Amino acid sequence: MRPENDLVNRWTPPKKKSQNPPADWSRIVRLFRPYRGRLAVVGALVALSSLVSVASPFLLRAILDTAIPQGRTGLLGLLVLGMIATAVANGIFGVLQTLISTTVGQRVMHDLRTAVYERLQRMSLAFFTRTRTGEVQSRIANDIGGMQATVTSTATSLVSNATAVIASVVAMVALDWRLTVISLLLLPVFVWVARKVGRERKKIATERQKQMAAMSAIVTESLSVSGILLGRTMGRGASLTRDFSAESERLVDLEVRSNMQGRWRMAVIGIVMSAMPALLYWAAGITAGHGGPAVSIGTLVAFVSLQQGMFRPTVSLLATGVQVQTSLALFQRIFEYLDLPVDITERPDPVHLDRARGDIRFENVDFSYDPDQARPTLHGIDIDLPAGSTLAVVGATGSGKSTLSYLVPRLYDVTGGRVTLDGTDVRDLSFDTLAAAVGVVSQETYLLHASVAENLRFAKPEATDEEIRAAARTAQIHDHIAGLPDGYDTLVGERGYRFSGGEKQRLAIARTILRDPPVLILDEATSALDTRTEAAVQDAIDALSEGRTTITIAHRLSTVRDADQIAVLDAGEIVERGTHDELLAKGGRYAALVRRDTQLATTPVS
Ligand SMILES: Nc1ncnc2c1ncn2[C@@H]1O[C@H](COP(=O)(O)OP(=O)(O)OP(=O)(O)O)[C@@H](O)[C@H]1O
Repeated sequence: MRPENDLVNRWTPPKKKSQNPPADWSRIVRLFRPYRGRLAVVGALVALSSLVSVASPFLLRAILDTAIPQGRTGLLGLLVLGMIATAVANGIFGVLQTLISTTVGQRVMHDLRTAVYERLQRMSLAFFTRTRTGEVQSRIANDIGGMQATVTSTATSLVSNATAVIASVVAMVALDWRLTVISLLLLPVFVWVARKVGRERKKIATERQKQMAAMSAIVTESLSVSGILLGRTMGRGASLTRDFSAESERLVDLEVRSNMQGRWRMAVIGIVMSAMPALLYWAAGITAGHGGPAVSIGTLVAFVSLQQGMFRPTVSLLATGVQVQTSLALFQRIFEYLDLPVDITERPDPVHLDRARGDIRFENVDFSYDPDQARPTLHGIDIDLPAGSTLAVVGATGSGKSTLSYLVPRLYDVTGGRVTLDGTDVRDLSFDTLAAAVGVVSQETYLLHASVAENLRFAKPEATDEEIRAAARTAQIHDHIAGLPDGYDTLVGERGYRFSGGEKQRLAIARTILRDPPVLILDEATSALDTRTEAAVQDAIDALSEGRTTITIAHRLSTVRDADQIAVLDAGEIVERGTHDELLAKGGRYAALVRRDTQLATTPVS
């Protein structure tokens, strides 16, 4: 496998692959079940229009064999009117049928999109850290989008073409069974060829969708603010374009192969079917020539018109079969996402707390990101954090500080021991309780492409303008926002106003103030802020932590002095704990860290 595909497939879904088509079929059929009423109407319309179309050749035979030869103009007029009426009726039925079936198809796609989005919303952070950016978008956009033709038109086209073929065959037998046998002789061969072509195209379609996901991933990864920054500063712009072009080239090849796969075989089928009338004239002539039963001109013309009328639905039926097989590949990719196991779930009867006090305890907690990990990321963690008290976690980089903080809001679940909030295991709490109880201000503040006010209101949709302003004031960012050209209506994000690191952090703090959680997790930004900004951010943090249980992941020691407890982590274990003064007096690991920090701070910049 090529390395790119390795990347795309880095996240491999559980091996409960739906290999057996019958299961997939019933699943696809189930998607349409809520719309069976409307589909029944489509079926009825289709049956009606097929019956009406089949009536036409009989009218034609009557015109040719009776009305014209016998000069019955009254009958002729009626028959002609009948033919016109069938055309009008068919037109109307067609429009109604398209309307209903397109609506049903679009509804099914909407259901699938929403189901996939909902499932992904429930996935844990672990899934997103393992999945390549762009892959998810591609499944939603390209795979579900690719099904459009199948779900909107396939069901109707299957029913309408099948009914048309069956009705035509019945009518053909009624006209002349011998000519019918000649016409249908090759049909099984055609069906067999179409199925084979379908299977081949399905294989290519799977590859094509993977390729599209790979391209999507390149676009999302490299054409984002961070991606452009990386590409520019590393001088890789031209080479990224070359990579993209190579991937796109592969797609060209796959698309051409997908469309051309079996194209010749299908063309031969088409040629044989269109040459069929000639064969019928020949057969009728030969039979009559050899003294066999004569076929009337009216019957022959009506038969050929039926046979010709059957030609289009048969070819479409075969093509639809091919298309359905191709889209089975897309359905499979979507079902894979819908079958993703959700690893962090809410208990069936979770505990609700109206307002948590904020007592946090870690009891003999173990955690590993990967079950096969040689040594756990966190081991034997015991922390008792009474409501309203503060804990600072310090330690070397990679010692597990951030990981520890993920376990309280259940971004990951412990692999041993338990974390409790007010004495209840966080895994037993309802998601709403946990979200209301724990606020997180992380290192990277993510701002939505929306106005400042909307970004703040994301934390509390019902917040009044006054509440928003008050939160921004407490977070020391109000004056800055007020000074922007559009104030709180200023657009934030990639094409809007860019906030600096310190400003973004204060916006994140304002958001958390609006949520007003009793427990706070502060993952300090690692990037150094200038002294004035740092003071402003620190003031905002102090205002935010007032009266809340606070866990600070401290990357700089200057901010931890006042914590009620300091825990020193080393390779996932707490090696020291106490207050700043106690730990300094102890002269151990913490004291060494402080000494190093002070030395760094006092070393003159040359
Ligand atoms: N999603 C992940 N999958 C696997 N391992 C991970 C994941 N996230 C972090 N780790 C590993 O877990 C260990 C602890 O990481 P963590 O981010 O908790 O450290 P930290 O103490 O917060 O570091 P820093 O101070 O540099 O932010 C590291 O060895 C890291 O490589």
